[in-house]
Amino acid sequence: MKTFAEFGLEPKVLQAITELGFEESTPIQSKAIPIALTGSDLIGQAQTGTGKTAAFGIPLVNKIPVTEDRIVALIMTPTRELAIQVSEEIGKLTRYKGLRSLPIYGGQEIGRQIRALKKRPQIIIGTPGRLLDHINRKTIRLDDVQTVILDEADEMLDMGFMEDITSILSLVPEDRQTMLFSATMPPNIRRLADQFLKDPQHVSVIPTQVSAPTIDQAYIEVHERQKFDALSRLLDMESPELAIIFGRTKRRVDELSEALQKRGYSADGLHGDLSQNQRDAVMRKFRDGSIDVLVATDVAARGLDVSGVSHVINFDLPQDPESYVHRIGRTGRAGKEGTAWSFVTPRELDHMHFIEKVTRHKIAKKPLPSIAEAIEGKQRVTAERILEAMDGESVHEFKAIAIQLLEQYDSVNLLAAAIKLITGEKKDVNIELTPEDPIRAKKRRPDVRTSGRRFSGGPFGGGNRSGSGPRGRGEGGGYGGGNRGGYGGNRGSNSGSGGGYNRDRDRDGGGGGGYRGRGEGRSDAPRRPRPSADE
Ligand SMILES: Nc1ncnc2c1ncn2[C@@H]1O[C@H](COP(=O)(O)OP(=O)(O)OP(=O)(O)O)[C@@H](O)[C@H]1O
Ligand SMILES: [Mg+2]
Repeated sequence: MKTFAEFGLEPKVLQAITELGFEESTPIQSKAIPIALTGSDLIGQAQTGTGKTAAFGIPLVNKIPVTEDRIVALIMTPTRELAIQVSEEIGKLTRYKGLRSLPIYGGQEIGRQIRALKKRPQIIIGTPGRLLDHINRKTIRLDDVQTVILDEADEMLDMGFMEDITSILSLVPEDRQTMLFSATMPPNIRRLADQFLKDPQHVSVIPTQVSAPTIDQAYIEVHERQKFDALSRLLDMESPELAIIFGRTKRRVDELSEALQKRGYSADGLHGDLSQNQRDAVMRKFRDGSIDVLVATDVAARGLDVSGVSHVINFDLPQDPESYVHRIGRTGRAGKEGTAWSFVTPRELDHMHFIEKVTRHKIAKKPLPSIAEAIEGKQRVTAERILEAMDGESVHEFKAIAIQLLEQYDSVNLLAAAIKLITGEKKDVNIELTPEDPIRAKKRRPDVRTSGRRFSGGPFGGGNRSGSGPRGRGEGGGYGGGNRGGYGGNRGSNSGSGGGYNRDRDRDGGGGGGYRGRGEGRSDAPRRPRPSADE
């Protein structure tokens, strides 16, 4: 792999990279950075956690002169948390160079953003809804933008942001550089590319399987009503450093995080119905380790990079294989090991196999952990904690009492009692979760209507679909045939926090609310309701 010095970057940018602890470039970085530096348009695909942010961040930061005092770069992300995170990483990359970057997202007080914009940032990282809001208020002008990056490009499209993106990009000068990045590139990404990119170079470093190889994947077959017990056993058995548990709906996330707290776990929930202050607080607690279980909807599925996440658990299976890849990709990042478990109800087995097929990875079936395994796991953790504490400084303060006790009692009994106390007993509270409907596999149509050039390389990128073809959105005909709505038809019912499948990505509408199409104007296309403004 190339060292960063080989790219001919400015010394100040190199210094920032060194400070981040990056010794050599990752594969996507070594391929994409030289191309991005030439100013060419680019489509970059690489597995989760392999440094795509720096792959676009480094050339971007290198390119902008410090004397610049206009908005010259725009990065769009599908969720607020991701906008914040990307902004922080860009901030680190520009630490010595001293560029100004600003995240712009819904839910945060607009006045504060307007004040921050007066400091003349060169780089804006935003979610589409709030960006449009600023554009309409004329607090953001895009006339001078020279670089546009869509992070999680396929998701932006999938969330129904096409119309917003079109409006935003129509205000950016044509002679700009545009780059799209994601770990998954379904064929319909071509619509975005055709519309907004000029002779893009494709950079794909997806070997055979889409999901990162550092993730150990398994699934457990459970009935809906067994899921919570299975979860607590799994958490006890595995004792994750940090875990993200994905639930299907906001209601599910609320119920689950509450239930985990009642059982004595240090957990909290994240979804789009929380206020932005609540969302920020939960993310802060998770990042600093004051909670170790984050329960979330798909709002946390894309891009989030929290170090220490050792486990991802799909309490409910995701709707799409893409979502599966991104969810489990919250662990096993930057070459670290990670573990992903999925709960699959008997009726969802087909869907699981469908995910295996599309992601080209056989997922091991494992038995439900037994109570004995769960207990053993908890005791092992306590023993590890005791051993760690032995090296601590203040143990000597406890030695006198230890000696005294050992003179009177049997050492094994004493230690056993201590372990019991530290391990704690599981709070015996009755937990009832509202059941969720199973996700059913419905074969998507092969994209027989695809015509012309296809994206090559990526497993989701066309050319790999035979037979019942996993990802058949038929790009030639848009979303025709409703081949996406086949999943139980409850796709659009995401009102409130009740049942129904709810994608719950960013609820970040800037302008009006109500329904918005996917910008295709096809009456038979399943539509996801566009959330109303939540600012
Ligand atoms: N060259 C490098 N050397 C070491 N660590 C790196 C390098 N580049 C990036 N990282 C680290 O790897 C982690 C993952 O990077 P990043 O979030 O950019 O991944 P990603 O490819 O965008 O993943 P996702 O598809 O989930 O968004 C981050 O913590 C980042 O700091
Ligand atoms: Mg990313």
